Amino acid sequence: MTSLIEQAKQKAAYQAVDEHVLPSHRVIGVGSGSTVVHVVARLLQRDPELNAKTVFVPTSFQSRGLLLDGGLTVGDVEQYPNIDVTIDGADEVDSQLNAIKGGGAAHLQEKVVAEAARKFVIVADYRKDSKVLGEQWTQGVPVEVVPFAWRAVLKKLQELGSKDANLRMAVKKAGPIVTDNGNFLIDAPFGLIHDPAKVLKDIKLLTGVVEVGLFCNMAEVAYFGCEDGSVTIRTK
Ligand SMILES: O=C[C@H](O)[C@H](O)[C@H](O)COP(=O)(O)O
Repeated sequence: MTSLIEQAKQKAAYQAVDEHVLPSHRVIGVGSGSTVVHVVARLLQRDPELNAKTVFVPTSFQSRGLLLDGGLTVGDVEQYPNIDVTIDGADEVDSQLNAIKGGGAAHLQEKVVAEAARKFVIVADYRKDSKVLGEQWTQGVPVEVVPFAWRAVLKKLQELGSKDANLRMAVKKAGPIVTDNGNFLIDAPFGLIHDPAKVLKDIKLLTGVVEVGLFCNMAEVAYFGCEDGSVTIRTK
């Protein structure tokens, strides 16, 4: 029995792929996380001849594996700097389509691939649909940092107001998680974030920060799978 949440993810992902991945598209950016699993499943239901003419750009070891396991052609943003559309999940989305991403520690490559796309589409379940960032996602803003600077950045984040900022520790490994890019990750709660662009700028300027899991003014549209099986589509 698929859970309501998984059904919601699938509904959002399928509709977004159907409406935004066009037959004329040749380079598709693919995000990371559990909702993207349904994005790739829907892509695999397309005409194989169409997929054979298409390159898919992953954003993590996980999404690369999904694409390779599906037999799809994988490329990187170095070879394909102009992407037709990127579809990705989110940890939370506000009323202006600003998003918190990085719950799976993949936001650096995700942001590069999202920015390289002509269109960036978010897919998520109903738990991610908020008015203000921080309402439902209370784990904090994910901040990728170079390992040797983590304690210095943590201190600066606390001075910025994130008193509970913390180094994200691994579960099945002693010590902190290490991102696909070889860096550490700090989760920095700021409560309700009414001005995500300012918080993004303040954090990004801290020496030692690689990338911040705030995607501001990037998404053109967001698809939210609802508990009743419907899909809510939000644009700015
Ligand atoms: O780092 C991970 C990515 O930003 C994901 O897209 C985000 O965490 C949402 O993941 P999920 O679709 O599993 O909720």
